[in-house]
Amino acid sequence: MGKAPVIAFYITISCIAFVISKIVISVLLYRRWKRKHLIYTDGFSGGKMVMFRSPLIQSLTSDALLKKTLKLSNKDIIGSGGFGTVYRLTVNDSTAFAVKRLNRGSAERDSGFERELETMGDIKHRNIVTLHGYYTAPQYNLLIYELMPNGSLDTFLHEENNAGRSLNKQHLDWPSRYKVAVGAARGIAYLHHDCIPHIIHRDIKSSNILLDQNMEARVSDFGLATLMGPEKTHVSTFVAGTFGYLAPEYFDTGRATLKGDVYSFGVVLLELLTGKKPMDEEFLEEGTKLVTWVKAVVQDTREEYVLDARLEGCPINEISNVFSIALVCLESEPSKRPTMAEVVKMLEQIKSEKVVKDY
Ligand SMILES: Nc1ncnc2c1ncn2[C@@H]1O[C@H](COP(=O)(O)OP(=O)(O)OP(=O)(O)O)[C@@H](O)[C@H]1O
Repeated sequence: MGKAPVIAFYITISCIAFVISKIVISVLLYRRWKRKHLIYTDGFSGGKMVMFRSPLIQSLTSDALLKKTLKLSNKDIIGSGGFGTVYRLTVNDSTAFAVKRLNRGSAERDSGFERELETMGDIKHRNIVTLHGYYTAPQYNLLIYELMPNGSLDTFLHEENNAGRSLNKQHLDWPSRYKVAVGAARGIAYLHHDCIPHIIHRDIKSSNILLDQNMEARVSDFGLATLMGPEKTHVSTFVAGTFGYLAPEYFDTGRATLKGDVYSFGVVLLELLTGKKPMDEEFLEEGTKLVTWVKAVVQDTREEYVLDARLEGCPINEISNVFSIALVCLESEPSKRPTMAEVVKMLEQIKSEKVVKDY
């Protein structure tokens, strides 16, 4: 036999082996993916529900979950935002979820959509709201989250002021506000430093900090700004993010960065300290905003003047340390801002004197 047929034989064998190995790897990956997920298809609407396996999800019957999800109506609404409406999905006496309906369906979305959701589903941290699964249909998508019984920090801090009446919610005292600050900082630091690839939240604000049954902070909506595409949906935002929380450099560059998240977190700290909204009407009337106002007043060393009246009598050294941390997060120059890991450390050391002096 000549050399050419032998070479052709080996090339054919190698190609077949390559194709077979590709198929085997794909089958194994698919089986592994299926082991981690529960998939329910809805023959009627052509939708597909994917739930990430966990003891809680496995204890539910698939049919009931899918049927109840598809039956959500206006009476189940618990809130709404720039991305869509949030519903309460009660499965049984002990299990409920928060379902976010995104007004964008599979017909409109790109191929990275489900991959992004898979990444979001893998993130588990005590200060981050868990994504349990999703439902995709041609006209809309649903994201199925852990339900946070105490709603958002925004509601807790501002609704009483807004409505001029008590909403029958407990007032957030200083220890609770401090706990929320540390918890939220830990959640964001986890996204920034422990996730691979690192995750920039892009929309840190008090309505994206939810409170669990123990009033522990849980960061929500991470990844949504990327998922939805900046220009597509977000009514309250300029590009991605929310006015009043955006770092100044964002208006020039349009680029979301880790240090941009640090700035937005600084604004949340100011909300906790002053009890005021970043774009409060009183600021708009004066052509200013929370950050500018606080910076101006604190420069005159009149911190107590901007402090939320509801915090009167609280340990002033702790409060003044948190003010210092907020102000360093709000530095105009991004490189002068600490990382979120450093913010966590400073907040944890808050009980000691002058935590920002060494920064
Ligand atoms: N997992 C959840 N558990 C309980 N309530 C939630 C949950 N997710 C959202 N909510 C409620 O729904 C409201 C609307 O949330 P959503 O994230 O859609 O909008 P937002 O954060 O207020 O604004 P934006 O869409 O601009 O970020 C929240 O303020 C909160 O009260």
